[in-house]
Amino acid sequence: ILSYLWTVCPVFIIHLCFEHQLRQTVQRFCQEKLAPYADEFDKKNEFPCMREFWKEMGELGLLGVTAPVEYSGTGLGYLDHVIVMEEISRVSAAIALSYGAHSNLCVNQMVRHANQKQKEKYMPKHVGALAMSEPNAGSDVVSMKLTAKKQGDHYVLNGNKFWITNGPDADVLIVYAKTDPEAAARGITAFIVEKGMPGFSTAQKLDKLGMRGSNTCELIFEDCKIPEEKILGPLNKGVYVMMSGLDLERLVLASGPVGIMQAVLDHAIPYLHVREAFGQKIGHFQLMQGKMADMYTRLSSCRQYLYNVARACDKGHFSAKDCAGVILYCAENATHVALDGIQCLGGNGYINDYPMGRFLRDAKLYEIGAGTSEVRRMIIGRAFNDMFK
Ligand SMILES: Cc1cc2nc3c(=O)[nH]c(=O)nc-3n(C[C@H](O)[C@H](O)[C@H](O)COP(=O)(O)OP(=O)(O)OC[C@H]3O[C@@H](n4cnc5c(N)ncnc54)[C@H](O)[C@@H]3O)c2cc1C
Repeated sequence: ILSYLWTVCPVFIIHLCFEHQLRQTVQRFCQEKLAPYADEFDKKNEFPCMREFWKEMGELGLLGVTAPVEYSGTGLGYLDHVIVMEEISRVSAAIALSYGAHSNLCVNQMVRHANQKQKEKYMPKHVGALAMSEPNAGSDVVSMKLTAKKQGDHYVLNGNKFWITNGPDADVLIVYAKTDPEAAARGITAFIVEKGMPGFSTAQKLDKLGMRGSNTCELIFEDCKIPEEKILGPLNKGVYVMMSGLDLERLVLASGPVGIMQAVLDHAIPYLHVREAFGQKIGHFQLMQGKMADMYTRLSSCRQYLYNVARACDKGHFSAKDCAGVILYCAENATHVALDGIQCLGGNGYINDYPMGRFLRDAKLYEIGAGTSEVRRMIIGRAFNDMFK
């Protein structure tokens, strides 16, 4: 088959081999550097060797997968990014979330909107974050209250951001603020904020249900002076920067739940073939075979949807409807598969000596972060309604 495909479509074969190699490289790296510690990160809600891990990921070219080579990126596509994110999530969904917040939310937004000088300065070596949500503005993010008032050649930021992934660690943050509060959505601007800027501080790390080890916190701005040249994209057009970035954020983050589903299968399927009850392996009971079939088909359909949307984006076909659709579908299936995984392990699925509880707690985040399931359904519904306007 391969030799036939080589004659009709060699580019396809080259891609296939490359993707396989990329996946294997990330798998080996994560098995060595993350797998032994993933449970400890979760228990302690700490990732003590983050800087070291980031440096090693940088050496492998993983920090800026979609960033151009001339800006120290790897110059690859969204499908490649999705594969990297999926394999990290398979070992530690929390560390993968931090990775996604850096490599997609921050770096990819810089790729798309930063000017030459900003790209040269910030990409992609620093730990990055993106801050749009506030204590009272999550789904309704456009109602944000953080203000940025112009004073000479500076903007002065006052207000807060909440639930910011990598907030405690980030060197560089993309922060959305209201430069014209009267203009609602048309008065938002994106800024590049650096750690240590006077007036910018972070509050205590949040104690989360899952994704523990991926540090999340509140950001505080008290008369924080940001030079004008730190504006990312056009003034008062931050909502476009934000919304177009959100589609790609949803695509890349959808590989998190796919990785988690694979992790559930990695643990549950062997268990079903070791554990015995009533004189036989529990995997031979038809009800357990049904669980295996359901978990496998949920994972496979999610993965194919994800790869198809990623391939379309690589060809320049961006669809808000499908970026929302793929994360909606992957996230809800991951929670379902994690629950099935717990059921397969019986009592062992319910104790923290096994990782099934971690998979469930981590999976649930993807129904909330990057827009909730309800908001994703709204986006898809509206896209259909728009066709009939
Ligand atoms: C671990 C974690 C990491 C995060 N990382 C980041 C980050 O890095 N950067 C960042 O900016 N934000 C981040 N967030 C914030 C996240 O994007 C928001 O929590 C999310 O958008 C939901 O907003 P909310 O929490 O304010 O919920 P709310 O908006 O208060 O929603 C509460 C409930 O009401 C429902 N709801 C709201 N509006 C509607 C509607 N119109 N129709 C139907 N139902 C509706 C929601 O779906 C939800 O079920 C993170 C959150 C978490 C938990």
